[in-house]
Amino acid sequence: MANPIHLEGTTLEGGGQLLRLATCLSALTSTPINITTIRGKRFGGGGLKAQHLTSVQWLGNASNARMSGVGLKSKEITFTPQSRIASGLEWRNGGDVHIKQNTPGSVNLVLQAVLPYILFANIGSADAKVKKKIRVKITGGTNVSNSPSCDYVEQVLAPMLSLIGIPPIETQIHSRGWSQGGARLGSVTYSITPLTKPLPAFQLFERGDVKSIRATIIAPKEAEQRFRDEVDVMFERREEGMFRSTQPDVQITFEDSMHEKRFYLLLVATTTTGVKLGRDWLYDHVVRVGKIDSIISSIVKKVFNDLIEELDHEGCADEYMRDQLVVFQALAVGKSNVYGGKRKEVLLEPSLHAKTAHWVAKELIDVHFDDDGGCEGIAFGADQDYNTAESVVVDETASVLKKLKVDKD
Ligand SMILES: Nc1ncnc2c1ncn2[C@@H]1O[C@H](COP(=O)(O)OP(=O)(O)OP(=O)(O)O)[C@@H](O)[C@H]1O
Repeated sequence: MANPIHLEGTTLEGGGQLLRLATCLSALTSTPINITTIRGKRFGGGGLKAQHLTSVQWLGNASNARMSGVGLKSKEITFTPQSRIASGLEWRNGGDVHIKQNTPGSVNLVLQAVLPYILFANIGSADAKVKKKIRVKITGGTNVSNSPSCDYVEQVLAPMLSLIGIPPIETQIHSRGWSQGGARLGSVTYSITPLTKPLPAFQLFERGDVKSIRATIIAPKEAEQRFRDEVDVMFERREEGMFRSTQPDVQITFEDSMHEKRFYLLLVATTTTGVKLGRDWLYDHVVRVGKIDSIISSIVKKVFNDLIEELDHEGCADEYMRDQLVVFQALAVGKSNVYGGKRKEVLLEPSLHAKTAHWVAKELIDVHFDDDGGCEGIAFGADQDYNTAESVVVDETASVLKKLKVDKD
Protein backbone atom coordinates (compact mmCIF):
# COMPACT_ATOMS: atom_id res chain seq x y z
CA MET A 1 0.00 0.00 0.00
CA ALA A 2 1.39 3.43 -1.01
CA ASN A 3 2.26 5.95 1.69
CA PRO A 4 -0.63 8.32 2.33
CA ILE A 5 -0.51 11.76 0.74
CA HIS A 6 -0.08 14.31 3.50
CA LEU A 7 -2.28 17.41 3.54
CA GLU A 8 -1.65 20.16 6.06
CA GLY A 9 -5.06 21.37 7.23
CA THR A 10 -4.01 25.02 7.71
CA THR A 11 -3.24 25.46 4.01
CA LEU A 12 -4.90 28.51 2.39
CA GLU A 13 -8.55 28.67 3.66
CA GLY A 14 -7.70 26.01 6.23
CA GLY A 15 -11.32 25.01 6.90
CA GLY A 16 -13.72 22.13 6.41
CA GLN A 17 -13.87 22.30 2.62
CA LEU A 18 -10.27 21.04 2.37
CA LEU A 19 -11.25 17.95 4.34
CA ARG A 20 -14.48 17.31 2.40
CA LEU A 21 -12.85 17.54 -1.01
CA ALA A 22 -9.79 15.55 0.05
CA THR A 23 -11.80 12.64 1.49
CA CYS A 24 -14.16 12.63 -1.50
CA LEU A 25 -11.31 12.47 -4.04
CA SER A 26 -9.48 9.96 -1.87
CA ALA A 27 -12.53 7.67 -1.79
CA LEU A 28 -13.09 7.98 -5.54
CA THR A 29 -9.48 7.32 -6.51
CA SER A 30 -8.59 4.94 -3.66
CA THR A 31 -5.75 7.24 -2.65
CA PRO A 32 -4.71 7.06 1.02
CA ILE A 33 -4.45 10.45 2.73
CA ASN A 34 -3.32 11.84 6.05
CA ILE A 35 -4.66 15.27 7.09
CA THR A 36 -3.08 17.14 9.99
CA THR A 37 -4.18 20.28 11.89
CA ILE A 38 -7.69 19.82 10.52
CA ARG A 39 -9.58 23.14 10.19
CA GLY A 40 -6.52 24.69 11.75
CA LYS A 41 -7.44 28.23 10.67
CA ARG A 42 -10.83 28.11 12.32
CA PHE A 43 -11.73 29.85 15.55
CA GLY A 44 -11.90 27.59 18.58
CA GLY A 45 -9.05 25.27 17.70
CA GLY A 46 -10.47 23.49 14.70
CA GLY A 47 -10.86 19.73 14.53
CA LEU A 48 -13.78 17.72 13.20
CA LYS A 49 -17.26 19.05 13.94
CA ALA A 50 -20.30 16.78 13.62
CA GLN A 51 -20.91 17.79 10.00
CA HIS A 52 -17.32 16.93 8.99
CA LEU A 53 -17.37 13.70 10.96
CA THR A 54 -20.62 12.61 9.30
CA SER A 55 -19.17 13.18 5.84
CA VAL A 56 -15.88 11.42 6.52
CA GLN A 57 -17.60 8.41 8.09
CA TRP A 58 -20.07 8.11 5.25
CA LEU A 59 -17.36 8.29 2.58
CA GLY A 60 -15.20 5.87 4.58
CA ASN A 61 -18.04 3.41 4.79
CA ALA A 62 -18.83 3.70 1.09
CA SER A 63 -15.22 3.14 0.02
CA ASN A 64 -14.49 0.54 2.66
CA ALA A 65 -11.75 2.77 4.09
CA ARG A 66 -9.48 2.03 7.01
CA MET A 67 -9.72 5.14 9.15
CA SER A 68 -7.74 6.28 12.12
CA GLY A 69 -8.27 9.35 14.27
CA VAL A 70 -11.83 9.83 13.01
CA GLY A 71 -13.79 11.27 15.94
CA LEU A 72 -15.33 14.53 17.12
CA LYS A 73 -12.76 17.34 17.51
CA SER A 74 -10.06 15.16 16.00
CA LYS A 75 -7.29 17.20 14.38
CA GLU A 76 -5.58 14.44 12.45
CA ILE A 77 -7.00 11.60 10.39
CA THR A 78 -5.62 8.91 8.13
CA PHE A 79 -8.07 7.69 5.52
CA THR A 80 -7.22 4.62 3.45
CA PRO A 81 -9.95 3.48 1.03
CA GLN A 82 -9.89 -0.19 0.08
CA SER A 83 -12.13 -0.03 -2.98
CA ARG A 84 -13.73 2.68 -5.10
CA ILE A 85 -17.16 1.55 -4.02
CA ALA A 86 -17.79 -1.16 -1.48
CA SER A 87 -19.83 -4.10 -2.65
CA GLY A 88 -23.11 -4.80 -0.92
CA LEU A 89 -24.13 -1.15 -0.48
CA GLU A 90 -27.90 -1.17 -0.69
CA TRP A 91 -28.17 2.20 -2.44
CA ARG A 92 -25.52 1.46 -5.03
CA ASN A 93 -27.97 0.43 -7.69
CA GLY A 94 -30.60 3.04 -6.94
CA GLY A 95 -32.39 3.33 -3.65
CA ASP A 96 -32.48 5.33 -0.46
CA VAL A 97 -29.65 6.71 1.61
CA HIS A 98 -30.25 8.43 4.92
CA ILE A 99 -27.41 10.49 6.37
CA LYS A 100 -28.37 11.52 9.87
CA GLN A 101 -26.93 14.29 12.00
CA ASN A 102 -28.11 15.06 15.51
CA THR A 103 -27.11 18.70 15.26
CA PRO A 104 -28.09 21.30 12.66
CA GLY A 105 -24.73 20.92 10.87
CA SER A 106 -25.23 22.04 7.29
CA VAL A 107 -26.89 19.30 5.21
CA ASN A 108 -25.48 20.97 2.13
CA LEU A 109 -21.90 20.74 3.29
CA VAL A 110 -22.49 17.03 3.83
CA LEU A 111 -23.94 17.01 0.31
CA GLN A 112 -20.84 18.82 -0.93
CA ALA A 113 -18.69 15.96 0.36
CA VAL A 114 -20.80 13.06 -0.88
CA LEU A 115 -22.36 14.36 -4.14
CA PRO A 116 -19.33 13.96 -6.45
CA TYR A 117 -18.75 10.53 -4.95
CA ILE A 118 -22.33 9.40 -5.58
CA LEU A 119 -22.25 10.80 -9.10
CA PHE A 120 -18.92 9.32 -10.17
CA ALA A 121 -18.27 6.20 -8.08
CA ASN A 122 -20.26 3.76 -10.14
CA ILE A 123 -18.92 4.75 -13.58
CA GLY A 124 -17.29 1.75 -15.16
CA SER A 125 -18.98 -0.90 -13.09
CA ALA A 126 -21.36 -3.27 -14.82
CA ASP A 127 -24.19 -1.78 -12.70
CA ALA A 128 -23.63 1.61 -14.28
CA LYS A 129 -25.53 0.71 -17.44
CA VAL A 130 -28.84 1.30 -15.69
CA LYS A 131 -29.73 4.85 -14.79
CA LYS A 132 -31.39 4.68 -11.41
CA LYS A 133 -32.04 7.48 -8.99
CA ILE A 134 -30.51 7.49 -5.55
CA ARG A 135 -32.59 9.41 -3.03
CA VAL A 136 -30.26 10.94 -0.47
CA LYS A 137 -32.02 12.18 2.63
CA ILE A 138 -29.85 14.32 4.90
CA THR A 139 -30.88 15.48 8.36
CA GLY A 140 -29.41 18.63 9.88
CA GLY A 141 -29.52 22.33 9.06
CA THR A 142 -31.05 23.35 5.73
CA ASN A 143 -30.36 27.05 6.34
CA VAL A 144 -27.04 27.52 8.06
CA SER A 145 -24.71 30.52 7.97
CA ASN A 146 -21.57 30.28 5.81
CA SER A 147 -22.83 27.33 3.81
CA PRO A 148 -25.11 26.83 0.83
CA SER A 149 -28.79 26.89 1.81
CA CYS A 150 -31.19 24.32 0.35
CA ASP A 151 -32.68 27.17 -1.62
CA TYR A 152 -29.27 27.94 -3.14
CA VAL A 153 -28.75 24.27 -3.94
CA GLU A 154 -32.15 24.02 -5.62
CA GLN A 155 -31.99 27.32 -7.50
CA VAL A 156 -28.27 27.67 -8.30
CA LEU A 157 -26.14 24.58 -7.70
CA ALA A 158 -28.48 21.98 -9.22
CA PRO A 159 -29.27 24.00 -12.39
CA MET A 160 -25.58 24.87 -12.84
CA LEU A 161 -24.66 21.19 -12.56
CA SER A 162 -27.34 20.41 -15.14
CA LEU A 163 -25.77 23.01 -17.39
CA ILE A 164 -22.41 21.23 -17.24
CA GLY A 165 -23.87 17.80 -18.02
CA ILE A 166 -24.83 16.31 -14.65
CA PRO A 167 -28.28 14.63 -14.70
CA PRO A 168 -30.93 16.85 -13.05
CA ILE A 169 -30.96 16.77 -9.25
CA GLU A 170 -34.34 17.20 -7.54
CA THR A 171 -34.71 18.79 -4.13
CA GLN A 172 -37.46 17.99 -1.66
CA ILE A 173 -37.31 19.97 1.57
CA HIS A 174 -39.25 18.05 4.26
CA SER A 175 -38.67 20.59 7.01
CA ARG A 176 -36.24 23.41 7.53
CA GLY A 177 -33.37 23.21 9.98
CA TRP A 178 -31.79 26.45 11.16
CA SER A 179 -28.62 27.71 12.77
CA GLN A 180 -30.35 31.00 13.70
CA GLY A 181 -33.17 31.60 16.17
CA GLY A 182 -32.22 28.54 18.18
CA ALA A 183 -30.80 25.40 16.64
CA ARG A 184 -33.41 23.30 14.87
CA LEU A 185 -33.09 20.10 12.85
CA GLY A 186 -34.63 19.69 9.43
CA SER A 187 -34.26 17.33 6.52
CA VAL A 188 -34.11 17.32 2.77
CA THR A 189 -34.02 14.64 0.09
CA TYR A 190 -31.94 15.05 -3.04
CA SER A 191 -32.73 12.69 -5.90
CA ILE A 192 -29.48 12.09 -7.71
CA THR A 193 -28.93 10.10 -10.90
CA PRO A 194 -25.35 8.81 -10.94
CA LEU A 195 -23.29 9.20 -14.10
CA THR A 196 -23.15 6.12 -16.30
CA LYS A 197 -20.18 7.36 -18.28
CA PRO A 198 -17.39 9.87 -17.77
CA LEU A 199 -18.34 13.54 -17.61
CA PRO A 200 -17.35 15.35 -20.82
CA ALA A 201 -15.44 18.62 -20.43
CA PHE A 202 -17.70 21.65 -20.11
CA GLN A 203 -17.31 25.27 -21.13
CA LEU A 204 -18.78 28.16 -19.19
CA PHE A 205 -17.47 31.09 -21.24
CA GLU A 206 -20.53 33.14 -22.13
CA ARG A 207 -22.42 34.70 -19.26
CA GLY A 208 -25.12 36.27 -21.48
CA ASP A 209 -27.56 38.97 -20.31
CA VAL A 210 -29.70 38.76 -17.22
CA LYS A 211 -33.11 37.41 -18.23
CA SER A 212 -34.89 37.16 -14.88
CA ILE A 213 -34.28 37.48 -11.17
CA ARG A 214 -36.01 35.52 -8.44
CA ALA A 215 -36.13 36.70 -4.84
CA THR A 216 -36.81 34.12 -2.11
CA ILE A 217 -37.77 35.66 1.21
CA ILE A 218 -38.10 33.56 4.35
CA ALA A 219 -39.07 35.62 7.38
CA PRO A 220 -41.66 35.88 10.16
CA LYS A 221 -45.16 36.24 8.70
CA GLU A 222 -45.69 39.64 10.30
CA ALA A 223 -42.68 40.96 8.37
CA GLU A 224 -43.96 39.80 4.96
CA GLN A 225 -45.41 43.05 3.65
CA ARG A 226 -42.50 45.15 4.82
CA PHE A 227 -39.98 42.74 3.30
CA ARG A 228 -41.85 42.53 -0.02
CA ASP A 229 -42.13 46.33 -0.22
CA GLU A 230 -38.44 46.76 0.47
CA VAL A 231 -37.51 44.23 -2.22
CA ASP A 232 -39.91 45.89 -4.71
CA VAL A 233 -38.39 49.30 -4.12
CA MET A 234 -34.89 47.94 -4.50
CA PHE A 235 -35.75 46.21 -7.78
CA GLU A 236 -37.10 49.52 -9.11
CA ARG A 237 -34.05 51.40 -7.97
CA ARG A 238 -31.45 48.95 -9.24
CA GLU A 239 -33.30 47.74 -12.33
CA GLU A 240 -30.95 49.37 -14.83
CA GLY A 241 -27.86 47.91 -13.23
CA MET A 242 -29.35 44.43 -13.32
CA PHE A 243 -31.31 44.24 -16.57
CA ARG A 244 -29.15 45.97 -19.12
CA SER A 245 -30.61 44.85 -22.42
CA THR A 246 -33.67 42.82 -21.42
CA GLN A 247 -37.13 43.60 -20.08
CA PRO A 248 -37.11 43.22 -16.28
CA ASP A 249 -38.62 39.90 -15.22
CA VAL A 250 -38.86 39.59 -11.48
CA GLN A 251 -40.45 36.95 -9.25
CA ILE A 252 -40.76 37.29 -5.48
CA THR A 253 -41.74 34.42 -3.20
CA PHE A 254 -42.34 34.49 0.54
CA GLU A 255 -42.29 31.71 3.13
CA ASP A 256 -43.05 32.04 6.83
CA SER A 257 -39.89 31.26 8.82
CA MET A 258 -42.10 30.55 11.87
CA HIS A 259 -39.62 32.32 14.15
CA GLU A 260 -39.15 35.97 15.06
CA LYS A 261 -35.38 35.70 14.64
CA ARG A 262 -35.15 33.93 11.31
CA PHE A 263 -34.68 36.21 8.31
CA TYR A 264 -33.33 35.01 4.98
CA LEU A 265 -33.13 36.46 1.48
CA LEU A 266 -31.78 34.81 -1.67
CA LEU A 267 -31.55 36.52 -5.05
CA VAL A 268 -30.91 34.40 -8.12
CA ALA A 269 -30.28 35.84 -11.57
CA THR A 270 -30.82 33.66 -14.64
CA THR A 271 -29.05 34.70 -17.82
CA THR A 272 -29.81 34.17 -21.49
CA THR A 273 -27.20 31.37 -21.60
CA GLY A 274 -28.78 29.55 -18.65
CA VAL A 275 -26.17 30.59 -16.09
CA LYS A 276 -27.44 31.11 -12.53
CA LEU A 277 -25.77 33.53 -10.14
CA GLY A 278 -26.96 33.72 -6.56
CA ARG A 279 -26.32 35.70 -3.40
CA ASP A 280 -28.06 35.37 -0.07
CA TRP A 281 -27.92 36.25 3.58
CA LEU A 282 -29.24 34.38 6.56
CA TYR A 283 -29.32 37.26 9.04
CA ASP A 284 -26.87 36.41 11.81
CA HIS A 285 -26.73 39.56 13.92
CA VAL A 286 -28.70 40.17 17.09
CA VAL A 287 -32.43 40.62 16.37
CA ARG A 288 -33.92 43.31 18.66
CA VAL A 289 -37.62 43.94 19.09
CA GLY A 290 -38.58 47.21 17.40
CA LYS A 291 -35.65 47.02 14.99
CA ILE A 292 -37.24 44.76 12.40
CA ASP A 293 -37.52 47.49 9.75
CA SER A 294 -33.84 48.28 9.86
CA ILE A 295 -32.93 44.59 9.84
CA ILE A 296 -34.98 44.07 6.68
CA SER A 297 -33.42 47.15 5.07
CA SER A 298 -29.91 45.98 5.79
CA ILE A 299 -30.59 42.46 4.48
CA VAL A 300 -32.14 43.74 1.27
CA LYS A 301 -29.38 46.31 0.72
CA LYS A 302 -26.57 43.84 1.29
CA VAL A 303 -27.96 41.03 -0.86
CA PHE A 304 -28.77 43.38 -3.76
CA ASN A 305 -25.29 44.92 -3.58
CA ASP A 306 -23.68 41.48 -3.51
CA LEU A 307 -25.69 40.26 -6.49
CA ILE A 308 -24.94 43.39 -8.49
CA GLU A 309 -21.23 42.87 -7.83
CA GLU A 310 -21.58 39.35 -9.16
CA LEU A 311 -23.39 40.62 -12.25
CA ASP A 312 -20.85 43.37 -12.86
CA HIS A 313 -17.90 41.01 -13.28
CA GLU A 314 -19.72 39.17 -16.11
CA GLY A 315 -18.28 35.82 -15.02
CA CYS A 316 -20.18 32.56 -15.43
CA ALA A 317 -20.22 31.55 -11.77
CA ASP A 318 -20.77 33.37 -8.50
CA GLU A 319 -18.06 33.31 -5.86
CA TYR A 320 -19.46 30.19 -4.14
CA MET A 321 -20.25 28.29 -7.29
CA ARG A 322 -16.70 28.74 -8.51
CA ASP A 323 -15.18 26.64 -5.72
CA GLN A 324 -17.98 24.09 -5.94
CA LEU A 325 -17.32 23.48 -9.66
CA VAL A 326 -13.64 22.66 -9.09
CA VAL A 327 -14.18 18.96 -8.40
CA PHE A 328 -16.22 18.55 -11.60
CA GLN A 329 -13.54 20.25 -13.71
CA ALA A 330 -10.92 18.05 -12.10
CA LEU A 331 -12.78 14.81 -12.87
CA ALA A 332 -14.09 15.62 -16.37
CA VAL A 333 -12.69 14.32 -19.66
CA GLY A 334 -10.60 17.07 -21.25
CA LYS A 335 -10.25 20.76 -20.50
CA SER A 336 -13.18 22.48 -18.79
CA ASN A 337 -13.30 26.23 -18.44
CA VAL A 338 -15.21 28.41 -16.02
CA TYR A 339 -14.84 32.10 -16.81
CA GLY A 340 -14.69 33.89 -13.48
CA GLY A 341 -15.15 37.41 -14.84
CA LYS A 342 -13.18 40.67 -14.72
CA ARG A 343 -13.07 43.69 -12.50
CA LYS A 344 -11.47 46.83 -13.92
CA GLU A 345 -10.23 44.82 -16.89
CA VAL A 346 -8.36 42.41 -14.60
CA LEU A 347 -9.38 38.76 -14.26
CA LEU A 348 -11.15 38.17 -10.97
CA GLU A 349 -9.04 36.14 -8.56
CA PRO A 350 -10.63 32.91 -7.38
CA SER A 351 -11.70 33.03 -3.73
CA LEU A 352 -9.51 31.46 -1.06
CA HIS A 353 -11.99 28.55 -0.97
CA ALA A 354 -11.51 28.03 -4.73
CA LYS A 355 -7.72 28.25 -4.41
CA THR A 356 -7.88 25.68 -1.63
CA ALA A 357 -9.94 23.35 -3.79
CA HIS A 358 -7.40 23.79 -6.62
CA TRP A 359 -4.61 22.89 -4.21
CA VAL A 360 -6.34 19.78 -2.86
CA ALA A 361 -7.10 18.58 -6.40
CA LYS A 362 -3.47 19.15 -7.40
CA GLU A 363 -2.14 17.23 -4.41
CA LEU A 364 -4.47 14.27 -4.87
CA ILE A 365 -4.97 13.86 -8.60
CA ASP A 366 -2.34 16.16 -10.07
CA VAL A 367 -4.54 18.58 -11.99
CA HIS A 368 -3.64 22.20 -12.60
CA PHE A 369 -5.94 25.23 -12.77
CA ASP A 370 -4.79 28.09 -14.98
CA ASP A 371 -5.47 31.81 -14.46
CA ASP A 372 -8.32 31.75 -16.98
CA GLY A 373 -10.28 29.17 -14.97
CA GLY A 374 -9.29 26.20 -17.13
CA CYS A 375 -8.36 22.71 -15.97
CA GLU A 376 -7.55 19.52 -17.85
CA GLY A 377 -9.50 16.88 -15.96
CA ILE A 378 -8.35 13.32 -15.31
CA ALA A 379 -11.17 11.70 -17.30
CA PHE A 380 -12.40 9.89 -14.24
CA GLY A 381 -13.98 6.56 -15.16
CA ALA A 382 -12.47 6.36 -18.65
CA ASP A 383 -9.96 3.83 -17.42
CA GLN A 384 -9.42 0.10 -17.48
CA ASP A 385 -12.43 -0.63 -15.27
CA TYR A 386 -14.64 1.31 -17.56
CA ASN A 387 -13.30 -0.42 -20.67
CA THR A 388 -13.94 -3.86 -19.23
CA ALA A 389 -17.57 -2.85 -18.81
CA GLU A 390 -17.79 -1.98 -22.49
CA SER A 391 -19.43 -5.21 -23.52
CA VAL A 392 -22.42 -4.59 -21.27
CA VAL A 393 -23.11 -0.97 -22.09
CA VAL A 394 -25.46 0.30 -24.76
CA ASP A 395 -24.25 1.31 -28.25
CA GLU A 396 -24.30 5.02 -27.59
CA THR A 397 -21.95 4.56 -24.67
CA ALA A 398 -19.70 2.29 -26.69
CA SER A 399 -19.23 4.98 -29.32
CA VAL A 400 -18.42 7.55 -26.63
CA LEU A 401 -15.94 5.07 -25.26
CA LYS A 402 -14.22 4.70 -28.59
CA LYS A 403 -14.00 8.45 -28.91
CA LEU A 404 -12.61 8.74 -25.40
CA LYS A 405 -10.01 6.15 -26.18
CA VAL A 406 -8.96 8.02 -29.32
CA ASP A 407 -8.81 11.30 -27.36
CA LYS A 408 -6.74 9.66 -24.66
CA ASP A 409 -4.33 8.05 -27.13
N1 LIG B 1 -23.93 31.85 1.12
C1 LIG B 1 -23.42 30.78 0.51
N2 LIG B 1 -24.02 30.29 -0.59
C2 LIG B 1 -23.50 29.23 -1.25
N3 LIG B 1 -22.40 28.57 -0.85
C3 LIG B 1 -21.77 29.03 0.24
C4 LIG B 1 -22.23 30.13 0.98
N4 LIG B 1 -21.40 30.36 2.01
C5 LIG B 1 -20.45 29.41 1.94
N5 LIG B 1 -20.65 28.60 0.87
C6 LIG B 1 -19.84 27.45 0.45
O1 LIG B 1 -19.73 26.58 1.56
C7 LIG B 1 -18.43 26.03 1.65
C8 LIG B 1 -17.86 26.43 3.01
O2 LIG B 1 -16.61 25.86 3.21
P1 LIG B 1 -15.86 25.99 4.63
O3 LIG B 1 -14.53 25.34 4.53
O4 LIG B 1 -15.85 27.42 5.05
O5 LIG B 1 -16.89 25.18 5.45
P2 LIG B 1 -17.03 24.53 6.88
O6 LIG B 1 -17.05 23.05 6.82
O7 LIG B 1 -18.17 25.21 7.58
O8 LIG B 1 -15.75 24.83 7.52
P3 LIG B 1 -15.40 25.66 8.70
O9 LIG B 1 -16.36 25.45 9.85
O10 LIG B 1 -14.13 25.06 8.87
O11 LIG B 1 -15.47 27.06 8.16
C9 LIG B 1 -17.67 26.56 0.45
O12 LIG B 1 -17.78 25.65 -0.61
C10 LIG B 1 -18.42 27.86 0.10
O13 LIG B 1 -18.35 28.21 -1.27
